[in-house]
Amino acid sequence: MPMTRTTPLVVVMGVSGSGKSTVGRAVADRLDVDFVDGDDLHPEANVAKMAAGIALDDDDRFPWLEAIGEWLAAHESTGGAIACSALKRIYRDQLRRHAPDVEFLHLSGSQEVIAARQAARHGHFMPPSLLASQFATLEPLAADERGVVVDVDQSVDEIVQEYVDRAVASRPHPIPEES
Ligand SMILES: Nc1ncnc2c1ncn2[C@@H]1O[C@H](COP(=O)(O)OP(=O)(O)OP(=O)(O)O)[C@@H](O)[C@H]1O
Ligand SMILES: O=C(O)[C@H](O)[C@@H](O)[C@H](O)[C@H](O)CO
Repeated sequence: MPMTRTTPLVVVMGVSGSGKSTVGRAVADRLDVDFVDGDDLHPEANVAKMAAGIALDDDDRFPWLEAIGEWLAAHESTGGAIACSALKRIYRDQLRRHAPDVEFLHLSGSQEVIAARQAARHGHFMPPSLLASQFATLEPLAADERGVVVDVDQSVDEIVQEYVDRAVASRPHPIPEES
C-alpha cells in the first residue's frame, strides 16, 4: 500500500509583489517543510537585468527554472515550498518535468492591490515598473494543472489557512512506500 502524506510539494506562484516569499515562508512553517525563495536561485545576470528595469524573457528564465526544478526534484519525498513566479504554462511544464507531483499555489490579485504592496516595500531589486509586464506575461493555471488560486487581498494567515483547507487537508498526496 502506498503511504500518504499531507505535506505537498508546492510552488507559490504569481507576479512580483504578490506575496510569494511571505506566504511561501508561512506555508512552509505551517507544514513544517523546507522553504526556499526562488529569487535566490536566479543567475546574477537575471537579477541585474530586472534591477535595470528590463523584463526577463524565456531564455533568461530557462536556467533559473532548471534550478527551481532541481530543488523540487530533491524535495519530492519530503515535500517543500518554493517561491517562483512560474508565470507561463510552459514554465510550469518545465517544473513538472522535474517533479511531476508538484502543485501550485497561485497568489492572485489586482494590479492595484499588488502595486500598492510593491510601493510600500523597500530594498528589493524588482522595480515596480515591471509589474505591468508581469501581468501581461501571466497565464493563470489551466483546469488540468494541479493547484489552487487564492486571493491575496486578505491577511497572510488567512491565505495560508485557505490553502491548507482547500489543498492540503482535503487532498492527501500519495508517495511510494520507502523500501
Ligand atoms: N497578504 C498580505 N497582506 C499584506 N501585505 C502583504 C501580504 N503578502 C505580502 N505582503 C507584503 O507585500 C510585499 C510583497 O510581498 P513579497 O515580497 O512576499 O512578494 P513576492 O511575490 O515574493 O515579490 P517578488 O516576486 O517581487 O520577490 C511585502 O512587503 C510583503 O510584506
Ligand atoms: O519570472 C520573472 O519575471 C521573475 O522571476 C520575477 O517574477 C522575479 O523573480 C521576482 O518576482 C522578483 O520580484
